[in-house]
Amino acid sequence: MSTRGSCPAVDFSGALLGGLAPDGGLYVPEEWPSVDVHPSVERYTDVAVDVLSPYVAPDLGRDELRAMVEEAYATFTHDEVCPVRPLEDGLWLLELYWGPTLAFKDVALQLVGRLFDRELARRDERATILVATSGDTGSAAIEACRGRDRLDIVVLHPAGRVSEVQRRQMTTVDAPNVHNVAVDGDFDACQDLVKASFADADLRRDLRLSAMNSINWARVMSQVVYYVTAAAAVAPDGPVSFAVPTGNFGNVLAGWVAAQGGVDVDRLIVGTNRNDIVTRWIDTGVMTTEGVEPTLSPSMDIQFSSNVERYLWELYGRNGSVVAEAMGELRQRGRLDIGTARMERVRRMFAAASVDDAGTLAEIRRVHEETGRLVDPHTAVGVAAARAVPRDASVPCVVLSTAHPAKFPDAVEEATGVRPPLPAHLADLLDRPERVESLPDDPAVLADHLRATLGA
Ligand SMILES: Cc1ncc(COP(=O)(O)O)c(C=O)c1O
Ligand SMILES: N[C@@H](CCOP(=O)(O)O)C(=O)O
Repeated sequence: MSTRGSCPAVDFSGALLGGLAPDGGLYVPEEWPSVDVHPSVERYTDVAVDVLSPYVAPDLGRDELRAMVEEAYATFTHDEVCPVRPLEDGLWLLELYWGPTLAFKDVALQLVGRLFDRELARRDERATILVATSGDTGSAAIEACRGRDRLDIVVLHPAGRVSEVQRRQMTTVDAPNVHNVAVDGDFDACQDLVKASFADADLRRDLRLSAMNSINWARVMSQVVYYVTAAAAVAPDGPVSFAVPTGNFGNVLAGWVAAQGGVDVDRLIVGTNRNDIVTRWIDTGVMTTEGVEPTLSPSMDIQFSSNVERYLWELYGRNGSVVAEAMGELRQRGRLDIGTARMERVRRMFAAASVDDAGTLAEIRRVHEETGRLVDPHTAVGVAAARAVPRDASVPCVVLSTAHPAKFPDAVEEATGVRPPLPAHLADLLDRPERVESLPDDPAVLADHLRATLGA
């Protein structure tokens, strides 16, 4: 069903292919299935099948799901898929960057690409994936779609606001179904262009538009699994907290979904960079949108965190019209006050801290000096947030390490003097030719470009 409640409910495949609900809301499942698994004795892929089966049933049976899950995570270069390692007293790192593009987006998108392929083949249809990226979703989505017969993918990135490695991971992919656009604007402009394209009914129909950002429920769903495996690894009998570097709120929302399913989560700690809308919301109770500034953690340079809407839907008692009104108010007035009682509920689960660039560099340096580990700037924001927020010392805290340090070599080198090398499969990335179009931040120009490029 949609968070805005004014369009018909769909099954899992409908939500997968639809991406964004026709009323502008986000798809959510009717219930949060309980996480009834024994992850401490199971492989990651076994847990994935157990956790995801109730969400995809009856569209997809366990055996078919298992085959896709096994294939998806065979692309990862670590046997444990998402290993969790001790970092320092009470803190653990959940390494989510062993997929093909070195960021946590691969965990969901390697599976989601296969889910699309299977459903499109079953329907004998094609789709166009339209993606907005602040750096990582783009390459992970491209990697999930490249060479697939039934998919075209168009990725919008904010010109000059992603790291060179991130940009090249997208623009050097030479596949006929992959198209990159550098937009003259920030990530929010790209995300708004995606939403405007979905709101254009003719364009949506003609191109059969779909999404691979975390507005697509399948993305969030796939991320629930690693919260389950990490909780089992670190605290099989007791509560655990998670610290999550946050932009679009999709990753931390998956942690909240895991908690709804019965994972014993004490706190979800949100880490933001200088673009700290979510942290200010949790601290003050009022969400106010402002401009976005470029930072050393560019993937989190986001103003409007789309997935907050899924959480507000539950907070507002699943009342779609109230959610629609609240989102309208936030859009039009740039301000949303959810009231004291609801804010108390938010704070029972969520805490937050924000870290500026100097703090991010200091944290990368400190972690390296004290543990010998290199962490990327996004992970550093997560570690810093975990250390800044008052926590129960008896509860372990897992920090989600969302990107490989080699994706952000300049920041890591500035902080530590060590330049992390790219893995072998990307070693010649900086020498490969790039293919990218530049466009203004204008939905009409984008619509013409999409029609011309895709022949629709
Ligand atoms: C490396 C990295 N860390 C953190 C985030 C923020 O995650 P989310 O947008 O799900 O909050 C992103 C982008 O989404 C990212 O690419
Ligand atoms: N941070 C993302 C952009 C938006 O997030 P998503 O989770 O909705 O795809 C990126 O790096 O591209």
